[in-house]
Amino acid sequence: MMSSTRTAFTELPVIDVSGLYSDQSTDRRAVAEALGRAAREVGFFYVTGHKVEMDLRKDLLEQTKRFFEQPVERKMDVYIGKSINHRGYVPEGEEVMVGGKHDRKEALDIGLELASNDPLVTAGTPMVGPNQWPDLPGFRTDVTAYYEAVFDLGRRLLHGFALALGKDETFFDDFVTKPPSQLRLLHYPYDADAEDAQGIGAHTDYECFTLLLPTAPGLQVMNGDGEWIDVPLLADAYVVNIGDMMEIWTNGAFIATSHRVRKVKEERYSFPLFFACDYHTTVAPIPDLIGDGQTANYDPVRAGDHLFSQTVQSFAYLRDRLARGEVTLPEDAKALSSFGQYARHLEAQDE
Ligand SMILES: O=C(O)CCC(=O)C(=O)O
Ligand SMILES: [Fe+2]
Repeated sequence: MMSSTRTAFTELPVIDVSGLYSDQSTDRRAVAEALGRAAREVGFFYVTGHKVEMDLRKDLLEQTKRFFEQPVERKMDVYIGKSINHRGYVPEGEEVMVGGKHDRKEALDIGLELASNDPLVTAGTPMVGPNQWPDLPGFRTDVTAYYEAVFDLGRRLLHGFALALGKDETFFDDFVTKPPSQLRLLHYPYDADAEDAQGIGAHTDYECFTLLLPTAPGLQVMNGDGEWIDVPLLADAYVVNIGDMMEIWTNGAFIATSHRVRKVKEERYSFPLFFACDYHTTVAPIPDLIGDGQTANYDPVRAGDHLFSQTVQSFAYLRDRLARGEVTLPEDAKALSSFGQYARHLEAQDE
């Protein structure tokens, strides 16, 4: 039987994934087993032994600093509210998580670059299409190179998760061809006067899983007892967490863990790559992952609808478009924060 054990973990597992790059299937299986255990017991873990080169990560950070150092008027040249596919600059206060508290963060949202004449784009699919690139030398090249490298790591993890679920490595591949996978460049400014400001409010991620590269501590994840656990910085490691889609596919065996960034003690940058499946993928518990005598714990959702509806409900410019009738919420849109321990431990809110 597949079941998750929502443990009262106090630290995150560390998984060396170098075996995923091996051409020996026993090496890949050994990593997959560790991935499966961490995904079931914690839903959050460090990944070491990856092959995303240091130079790519360094260039990404440098370009990001250059972007955010610009005056706000320059950054607003690529304001996300100018985009029809949710790409661009997210100023402070634009994205509001459940609870409505103001986040001290700004972001630049980048995604898989699809041309405006791509059939998926001409069909009016939300969240896909071209990026709004800032006019900074080398920015697009460096960020694209990083995107491709971290996406390759994501693809290997996807294969590992498939193995961990007793499937062929390529089981999920048909669902990941032109995914609305966002790379966020996040900046949390340090402000000594902002007493109880939060970095980012509690949430789960809406996609399959996330590969996060942080530059400073500040991230916290909620354990099975509803306690916030610090995620210290581990040099060169990624922090990977399960998102809502993997939780549904596994009928809750893999856990989409709630997390947040509290008030930061230093200037902080972080880079989540949200590894999504294609917009039109219907995600439902995989029949043979539903244990004997158990039923499906989740209704089917269209992956893109879930991502889009959560995004519409949390971004000010999209809520305005909704109010003006320019966008509509998918029919079975879930409220914000429907997944994760946070929803199950609401009493721990704002402690
Ligand atoms: O900055 C971080 O460490 C986490 C960011 C995050 O959770 C998100 O953007 O979904
Ligand atoms: Fe997140």
